[in-house]
Amino acid sequence: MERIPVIEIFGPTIQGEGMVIGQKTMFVRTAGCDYRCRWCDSSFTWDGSAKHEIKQMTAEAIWQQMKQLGGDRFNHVTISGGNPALLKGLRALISLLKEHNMRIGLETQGSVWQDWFYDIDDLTISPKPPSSNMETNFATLDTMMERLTAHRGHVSLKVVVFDDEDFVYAQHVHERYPTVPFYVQVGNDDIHEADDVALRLKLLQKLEWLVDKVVQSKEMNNVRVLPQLHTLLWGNRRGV
Ligand SMILES: C[S@@+](CC[C@H](N)C(=O)[O-])C[C@H]1O[C@@H](n2cnc3c(N)ncnc32)[C@H](O)[C@@H]1O
Ligand SMILES: Nc1nc2[nH]cc(C(=O)O)c2c(=O)[nH]1
Ligand code: SF4
Ligand SMILES: [Mg+2]
Repeated sequence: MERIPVIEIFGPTIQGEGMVIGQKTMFVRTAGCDYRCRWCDSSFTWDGSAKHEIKQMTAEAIWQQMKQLGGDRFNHVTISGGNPALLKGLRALISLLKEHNMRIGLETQGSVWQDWFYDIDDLTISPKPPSSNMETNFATLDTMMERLTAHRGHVSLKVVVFDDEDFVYAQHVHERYPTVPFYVQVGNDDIHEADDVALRLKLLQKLEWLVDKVVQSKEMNNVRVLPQLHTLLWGNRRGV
């Protein structure tokens, strides 16, 4: 059976971001990313710092670990990374989770397509704004969004915003795919801050700034503004 590189499995917790924010869920985080975002809050998945934590796991072993952690206290699983879309072999896990009547969410940046995207219930595509130092390939993204919107699945776009330039980028993405539910998310500039109270205050100020930007923009009448709820609650800790 094909193995999946897993760096952490945690939960049950709540989905802290995007289209199903608040949903109780288990998380599976895969290792490896084709991007290197300047502000990545999960850089341990790709920078080698947690290399020793990567386990090559079968779908069944992943499921067993989730059951061990969560028992019967979950029916939703979120797959994140790194970029889980690099892994063709995730199909086996997705099939197994379906057999167990799990609802499945997945987080990816929209750089790589997989046919198993069609089987994800809550799919978040999160293209990266200029502050990340990454370049969006809009030809790839156009094809992806065309396929996904022709299909009945539950898909959304989520752009993290750190500054005015990112906001312009977010507007552009929303205008390009106007029928896709669109979320802007507060960027966390202080991913190494250990003082939760100070972090919360800063993030709430940034949320207020972002809400104001949306309120002032006639291009952003149909978007939703969200914080990272898990960061407000638990700071920069891993595994929550
Ligand atoms: C860690 S990524 C993993 C999945 C995939 N690579 C992606 O970027 O969509 C999950 C989500 O966290 C967001 N994210 C990463 N670092 C962040 C930060 N410092 N502040 C706010 N959101 C962040 C990403 O934009 C993405 O939407
Ligand atoms: N609670 C919680 N919600 C999340 N939503 C997206 C996350 C991610 O890192 O992909 C994440 C995470 O790490 N924790
Ligand atoms: S695409 Fe996602 S995991 Fe990869 S570097 Fe960017 S935020 Fe991090
Ligand atoms: Mg995260």
